[in-house]
Amino acid sequence: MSADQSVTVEVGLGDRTYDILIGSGLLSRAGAEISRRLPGTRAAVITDANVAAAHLDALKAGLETGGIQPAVITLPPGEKTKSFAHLEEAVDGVLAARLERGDIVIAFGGGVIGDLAGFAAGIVRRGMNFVQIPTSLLAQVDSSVGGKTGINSARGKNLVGVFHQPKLVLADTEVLDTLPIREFRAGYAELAKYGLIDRPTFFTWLEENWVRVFAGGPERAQAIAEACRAKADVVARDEFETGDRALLNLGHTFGHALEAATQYDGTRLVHGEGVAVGMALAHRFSSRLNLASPDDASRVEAHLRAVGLPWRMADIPGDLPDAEALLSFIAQDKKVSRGALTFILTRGIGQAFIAKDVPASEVLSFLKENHPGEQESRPGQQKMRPGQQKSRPR
Ligand SMILES: NC(=O)c1ccc[n+]([C@@H]2O[C@H](COP(=O)([O-])OP(=O)(O)OC[C@H]3O[C@@H](n4cnc5c(N)ncnc54)[C@H](O)[C@@H]3O)[C@@H](O)[C@H]2O)c1
Ligand SMILES: O=C(O)C(=O)C[C@@H](O)[C@H](O)[C@H](O)COP(=O)(O)O
Ligand SMILES: [Zn+2]
Repeated sequence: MSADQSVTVEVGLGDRTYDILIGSGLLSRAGAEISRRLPGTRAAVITDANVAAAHLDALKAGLETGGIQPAVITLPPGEKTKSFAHLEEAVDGVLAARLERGDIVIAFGGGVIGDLAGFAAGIVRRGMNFVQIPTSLLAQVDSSVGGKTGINSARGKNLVGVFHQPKLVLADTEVLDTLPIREFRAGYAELAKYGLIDRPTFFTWLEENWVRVFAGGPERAQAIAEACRAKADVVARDEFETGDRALLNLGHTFGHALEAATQYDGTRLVHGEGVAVGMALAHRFSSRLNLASPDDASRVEAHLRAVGLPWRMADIPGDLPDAEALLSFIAQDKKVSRGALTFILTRGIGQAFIAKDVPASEVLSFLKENHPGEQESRPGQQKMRPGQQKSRPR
């Protein structure tokens, strides 16, 4: 931490390289930080009603330090806002403010606002400047970094969008003090994901320090910075997900299907919770395929359970569509190539890898074994034991 209590992580993308600033008090100097990098620009802030109620006045005061008086577009909170209707509202608001291509769209909110506002910035006037001011833990550790933007379709998550990198990310850790605990936990799932992908010592550190991360001590900013460094590394080497970047999808193939299957109803399941269940399933599936020890799957499940996250399909309230329906959402995943399923599987904690050509029949049997409704409807059915040999995807 420097004297102004922030750390900087760089996302190295040549002439599109940008900084992620992480620390307390960043809202109060947002205008100065932005105008130093994008002098003389006007701006529109896109936010949601919860974030606006808690922090919009503070942001406006902070933007004044750079002489920025933004237009403000306030949308309803929640995953359903990632829709064509609200995209249109955001686009219209930016155009109504008569902003030019060189002006700035500021996403001020969680990942929903970041994804939607980033998409609007990517398509209005064929690409405007974009700044992320993430206010949820999930957005600070993941969604504000890397330039994936978009909206959902009833047919699947994030199916419509563009890659559009921000010019700057300002992650003010103080704003997390007003974040509901359920949302903090959901963001924690994406934080733990970085340990599970390829940083086993970070996962162990989280097992030992998660209480302090939740309590808001220096460990919180330390963990956010570690996740941002991990994500920045991957994005810098594979911006458009032609290879390694797919690792960031650990837990998402199952998780996205569960989000779509629950109609993006945030009362039942929010994205980070879907990722938590998805990561537990990805580890259990890996052990079922004899790729990883069942002890690793149990360790992941135990940690998710300890922090209060859902970790199995049975933890999702209400009925789920059957295993075939879940598989048909998985078949819409953007990692599908020539009809073949791709999953992020693992050889152990911190040893995730990209598995192509995963047989749909294996996925279907696994879903059936883990589906609460199907288990009830098929009493006495022989279950695959952990470690039982199955064919291995490459
Ligand atoms: N683009 C990416 O790389 C990427 C990465 C991860 C997730 N995502 C997307 O992010 C979305 C999930 O983001 P999220 O978990 O931030 O959800 P979210 O944006 O819905 O925010 C969660 C809730 O917290 C509220 N909130 C946010 N900040 C607050 C604050 N400081 N104080 C009080 N309330 C606050 C919001 O109003 C909302 O009700 C999903 O759509 C997911 O697909 C994108
Ligand atoms: O940045 C990425 O790449 C990720 O995969 C991060 C994920 O946490 C995030 O949920 C992302 O939006 C998923 O991307 P998608 O391409 O599977 O929709
Ligand atoms: Zn995610």
